[in-house]
Amino acid sequence: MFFAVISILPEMFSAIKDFGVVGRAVKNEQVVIHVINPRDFTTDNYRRIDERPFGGGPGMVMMAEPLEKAIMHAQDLAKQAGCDIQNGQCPVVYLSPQGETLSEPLVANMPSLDGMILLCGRYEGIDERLIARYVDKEISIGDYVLTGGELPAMVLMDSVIRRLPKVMGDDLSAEQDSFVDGLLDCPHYTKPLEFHGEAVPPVLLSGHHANIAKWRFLEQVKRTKARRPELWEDFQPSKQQAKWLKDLED
Ligand SMILES: NC(=O)c1ccc(NC2CCCC2)nc1
Repeated sequence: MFFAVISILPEMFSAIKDFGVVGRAVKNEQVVIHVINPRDFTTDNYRRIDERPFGGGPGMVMMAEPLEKAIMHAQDLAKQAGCDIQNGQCPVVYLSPQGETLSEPLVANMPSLDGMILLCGRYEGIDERLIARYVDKEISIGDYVLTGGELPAMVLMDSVIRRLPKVMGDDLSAEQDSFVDGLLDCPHYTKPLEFHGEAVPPVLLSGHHANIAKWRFLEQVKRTKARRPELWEDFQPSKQQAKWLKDLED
């Protein structure tokens, strides 16, 4: 999968490119992450990418032209990477508090894309005319304001890349994640058998896989009911899960 991120702080992306599961996916060329600095597309001696806002007010606004050139360069890279692009363009996503909130359903169908271009703002934001002309989708990682779109871009990339086939050590773990089945995750345990006198739930040591699967599901239900009742409201149990729930009521 192809990613191009546009940011005036390109070094930040080593945090995702050089470490962990995503770093390994990059090394294995399962995913490509290009980082493009709009400053490289400026024409003045000061490499200006921001200016005072029209209408006054605090701070600076990112100018449209360097970003436009950076996006066009990213589209070229996407084409060279063989992105099978609908209507000739790789989707451009702008990370901002004004966007649609990132959620598992929104992430779920992103891995099917060939690529994405992520636009990271700084200062007070980006000239609206650039957004109107080039941004296909605004996405927010939550209702809070950050100093830049870089961390949200890394959150988005991580959530998508971990779902690519063969990226997670055991694909099943991606399926069993919280939210994938609409519930919060169950508790997890590992060695040592005792921790400050706290033992491990015996069923997990039983080797009885059906009982273990049932226990884990019922723990997900308990936790979701307690912490996220609104998720529980929308939960649609599978046939097997409905049977386990019935046992719970009996
Ligand atoms: N909740 C978010 O996903 C989010 C994204 C970007 C941002 N700040 C950026 C947006 C334009 C200038 C700084 N803050 C918050």
